[in-house]
Amino acid sequence: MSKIIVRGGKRLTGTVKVSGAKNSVLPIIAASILGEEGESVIHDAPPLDDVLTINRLLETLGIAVQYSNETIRVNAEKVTKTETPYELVRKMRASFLVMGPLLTRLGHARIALPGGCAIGTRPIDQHLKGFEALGAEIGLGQGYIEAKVDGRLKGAKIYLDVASVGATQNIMMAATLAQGTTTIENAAKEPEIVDLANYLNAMGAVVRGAGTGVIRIEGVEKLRGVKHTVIPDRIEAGTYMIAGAITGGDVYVEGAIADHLTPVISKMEEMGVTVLPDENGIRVVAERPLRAVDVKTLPYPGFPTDMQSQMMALLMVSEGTSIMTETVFENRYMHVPEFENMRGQVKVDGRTAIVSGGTKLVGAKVAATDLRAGAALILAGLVADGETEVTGTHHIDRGYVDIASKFGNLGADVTRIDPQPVQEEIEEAAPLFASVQSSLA
Ligand SMILES: CC(=O)N[C@H]1[C@@H](OP(=O)(O)OP(=O)(O)OC[C@H]2O[C@@H](n3ccc(=O)[nH]c3=O)[C@H](O)[C@@H]2O)O[C@H](CO)[C@@H](O)[C@@H]1O
Ligand SMILES: C=C(OP(=O)(O)O)C(=O)O
Repeated sequence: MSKIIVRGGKRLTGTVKVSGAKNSVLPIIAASILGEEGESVIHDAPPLDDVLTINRLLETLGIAVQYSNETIRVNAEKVTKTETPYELVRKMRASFLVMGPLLTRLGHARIALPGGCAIGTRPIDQHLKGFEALGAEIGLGQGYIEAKVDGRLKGAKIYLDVASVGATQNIMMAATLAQGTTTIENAAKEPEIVDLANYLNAMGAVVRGAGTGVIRIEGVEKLRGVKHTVIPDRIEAGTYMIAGAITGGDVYVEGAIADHLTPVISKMEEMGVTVLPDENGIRVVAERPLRAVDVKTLPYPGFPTDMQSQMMALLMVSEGTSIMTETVFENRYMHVPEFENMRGQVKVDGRTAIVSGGTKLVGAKVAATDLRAGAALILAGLVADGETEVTGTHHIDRGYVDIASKFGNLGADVTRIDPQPVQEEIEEAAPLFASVQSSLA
């Protein structure tokens, strides 16, 4: 079993470079399905398990995908299948984002149901409501959702009941090749929506208003492959900013865009952290103890739910009592029992968590229950007495590039231990077997 070992007590200093955003690159790769002519070249595509999963998914559709040196080349001139296997959709919910592009370009998509996950039930009703409004017929059966349309989708006005990131992206992609105008109201406003809209527009789409609550898409006949560079990962950036703060350190997060991190910066400043953004990144300087603050997660531009567990790690070691409210996902406090194993003091009541600060954390064996929970446990380990062993690293690998070495370069004592592949173990043991055999002969 892979694990990450953290020995606490080091003050982090230096520079860490942010990778491309996981939550941008995934919809952008899905959108590449729309490119009927030429190749799409996507730069700053982070080498993450989720990226490998969506690449694999495109390949199962008959699309040519090449990935090296953080650049992905997608040639979707030919798409031979419109059905995706359960094994890939199960690994990653973002797989469902191929439905919009397949449906609008090929008139059909059959995708395995993504199901719930550790952080909540995560329904897809808003995606389906959007597709139906665009004229698709939706069928459900045997764990799959099938969407089809005779001819082209037709532009429509769609009001989202929740400002869902995935539904906004899926509907936006579907609308690019629909006949006429589509309006998405109560659209999500995340920077990753804007990045996707920029990509689609470069491909020849007409998408206006991305980043606001109302997005208008004029359907076009055809889209083509283009070159695009993915925006930096604001959640990865925020995680390293917290690492600087929690260790009373001085960390420069290169590539971080302050505009994408306003709520995180604002809360850290309220706590007493000095945050110094410039045009190339954000410097974080902290002297402990920091002050308690209340935090409520909200859709962008509110405080991101994907930073909730990391922020909680910081609050546990700050002075005073903080109240955390998670409004986006109904079950995103799975890290709390793990924090308690480290002597963190957090009481959860429904969507609210009361965090008693000023705790001296103690290293323990803990398990990452989801991607951000894993990062938060490493952050807690950085200031805990002794050794923290984090398992469940496959969650962390979904969203953090080289996390152990990035922390190591900042002076943290973080080591990753991967079990030896079976083949290597057999090869290593071969001389021993040979000598035992010859001694028996
Ligand atoms: C790959 C990716 O970009 N993932 C991000 C994306 O996930 P994702 O796109 O899945 O998140 P959504 O914005 O869709 O979900 C927000 C809320 O809306 C609900 N909902 C969503 C869709 C729907 O059809 N019906 C419905 O009720 C969800 O259950 C959740 O409570 O945004 C989340 C919220 O910022 C982030 O935590 C994820 O990291
Ligand atoms: C919840 C997350 O991702 P996903 O939507 O891919 O599960 C995340 O990035 O924290």
